[in-house]
Amino acid sequence: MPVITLIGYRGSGKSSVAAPLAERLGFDWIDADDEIERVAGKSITEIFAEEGEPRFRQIEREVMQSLLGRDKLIIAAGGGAILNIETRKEMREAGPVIWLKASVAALEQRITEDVTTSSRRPALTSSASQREEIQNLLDQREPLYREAATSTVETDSKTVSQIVDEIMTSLDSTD
Ligand SMILES: Nc1ncnc2c1ncn2[C@@H]1O[C@H](COP(=O)(O)OP(=O)(O)O)[C@@H](O)[C@H]1O
Ligand SMILES: O=C(O)C1=C[C@@H](OP(=O)(O)O)[C@@H](O)[C@H](O)C1
Ligand SMILES: [Mg+2]
Repeated sequence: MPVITLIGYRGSGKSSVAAPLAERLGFDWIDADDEIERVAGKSITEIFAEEGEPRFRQIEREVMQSLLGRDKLIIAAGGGAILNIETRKEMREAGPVIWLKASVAALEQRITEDVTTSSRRPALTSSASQREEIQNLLDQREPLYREAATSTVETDSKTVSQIVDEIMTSLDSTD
């Protein structure tokens, strides 16, 4: 049985979509960021501050490798999980990979308003603003999301429940 991986930029809705999608499919679900924090024994912001981003990426890689070896699981990946070439390959071997897309404006609003941002989403660049960071990183990452994805869902102006419905339809059509 497959593992379904949700990918996309910070704020695209991966963590929000994972649980209701898992319920519809009768799968388990896991947020890779929760698993990283459990393994490290500290928050993501603390990992970045105390050990640096390269160490965070190493833990993220190990967590993704382990989760992608499981069965009947929905993974809400972190936005940067696709930076690792082995992870991109293993996601596709494990099952459907759904790219949740959103505009820069929607991502900025969701990230700014989300209470988990301070513990979970440290700055990734020295950009002057959140909007500039999103734009710069999306320019770099979009080709990787595109390469990894087996299907894409636009999320602007859609509720989580509408997004789950759309993913269910895309899974039916690829089965
Ligand atoms: N489709 C949506 N429409 C509006 N807000 C959303 C949507 N999906 C997620 N959000 C909100 O955006 C924030 C980030 O969502 P989250 O699921 O944590 O994203 P990710 O895991 O991709 O970073 C949360 O506050 C969440 O409630
Ligand atoms: O895009 C990224 O590099 C990151 C995204 C975050 O996860 P979300 O995409 O769930 O916010 C978290 O893994 C960490 O802050 C790094
Ligand atoms: Mg998340």
